[in-house]
Amino acid sequence: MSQEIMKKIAIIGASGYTGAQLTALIDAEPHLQVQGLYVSEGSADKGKPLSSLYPVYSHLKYCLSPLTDEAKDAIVAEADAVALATEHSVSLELAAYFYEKGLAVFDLSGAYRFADTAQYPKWYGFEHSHPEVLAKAVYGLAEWNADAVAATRMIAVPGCYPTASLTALKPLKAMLTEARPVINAVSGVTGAGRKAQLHTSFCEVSLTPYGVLGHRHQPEIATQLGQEVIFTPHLGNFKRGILATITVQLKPGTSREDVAKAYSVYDQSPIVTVKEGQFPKVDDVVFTPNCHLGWKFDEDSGYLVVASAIDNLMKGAASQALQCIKIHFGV
Ligand SMILES: NC(=O)C1=CN([C@@H]2O[C@H](COP(=O)(O)OP(=O)(O)OC[C@H]3O[C@@H](n4cnc5c(N)ncnc54)[C@H](OP(=O)(O)O)[C@@H]3O)[C@@H](O)[C@H]2O)C=CC1
Ligand SMILES: CC(=O)N[C@@H](CCC(=O)OP(=O)(O)O)C(=O)O
Repeated sequence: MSQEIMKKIAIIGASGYTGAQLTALIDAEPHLQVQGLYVSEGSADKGKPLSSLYPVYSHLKYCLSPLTDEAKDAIVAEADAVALATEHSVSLELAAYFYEKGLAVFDLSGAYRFADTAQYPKWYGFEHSHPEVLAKAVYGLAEWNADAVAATRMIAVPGCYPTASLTALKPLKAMLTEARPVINAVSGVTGAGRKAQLHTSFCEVSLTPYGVLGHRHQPEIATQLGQEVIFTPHLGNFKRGILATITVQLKPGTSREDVAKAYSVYDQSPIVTVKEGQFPKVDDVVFTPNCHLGWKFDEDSGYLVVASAIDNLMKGAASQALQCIKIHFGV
């Protein structure tokens, strides 16, 4: 690693949960520098110090700038990359704008996760207006797609539930039958973002499934796994973290040793920890970039249960974006 490398990153949507988290991560990196923090032109938070919104980040001295045309020009002139912590339709346009100006783009939204443009009207409610940029996009599941992330300037950082699910399921791919893996996942409320919404207000949050048989992460997981799945997300009454508990049928004749060997793909990973017969808790991973997997296999029935725990704002968003940034720039 060269000591001379210093890459400047502009963070757009920096007042939101993932943007603020990513700001703190980038600020702590010796080879990365925050070019600037941006919110929408009309934002109620423009001009404010980030630390006034998040006192936990009182050591960060950045202010939130409105994303004006002048600000965009400054980003193009000064930054090596933009991180877009913005909603899908906002990222759709900003990603194409900055990509075409020559910057690397790390988009935390879902706007560039499907290669197939036909998926967007159904799952995101818009026609994809930039198919030529989409064609360059790589799905930034860092443990699996590092070479591709290094080779392109357009990185679609995966969704939080897909990260938890795919990290657990991808090693098993060769052993799956046609039976759909069943994924039941619970997310903390930060998964829904910072803006006020009735269903995420304190007195409304309990523990309940939502998006049943219709959540946009179902096709995202299926596309990246190469197999259909049943995915049921739940909103839980905690702030951060995801626990995905997955039941999957493996091919007849699969042994416990086969499963252990498949998961040994993560043996050298500093991020993914795998335990047989010991199941993770969200508290073990919140505020960390880690994914903890725990599994148990019943050889008689051929059913495997694997649980995957991540912090939705970290491995599910900001720290995975940071992994991609570091892979891409070789720092
Ligand atoms: N929360 C999570 O766990 C995860 C979220 N994601 C995805 O990451 C993205 C960000 O999520 P999250 O941080 O939760 O969202 P938040 O709602 O917390 O933050 C959104 C941010 O975008 C800013 N923003 C809104 N409109 C614009 C605009 N036109 N130009 C510039 N900035 C704008 C907002 O500020 P203002 O409105 O004041 O301008 C705010 O800073 C989303 O696409 C989300 O789907 C992905 C994985 C996990
Ligand atoms: C609890 C909660 O509401 N979670 C969000 C998922 C957040 C996420 O991963 O974001 P992407 O939109 O970028 O895919 C949801 O279900 O929509």
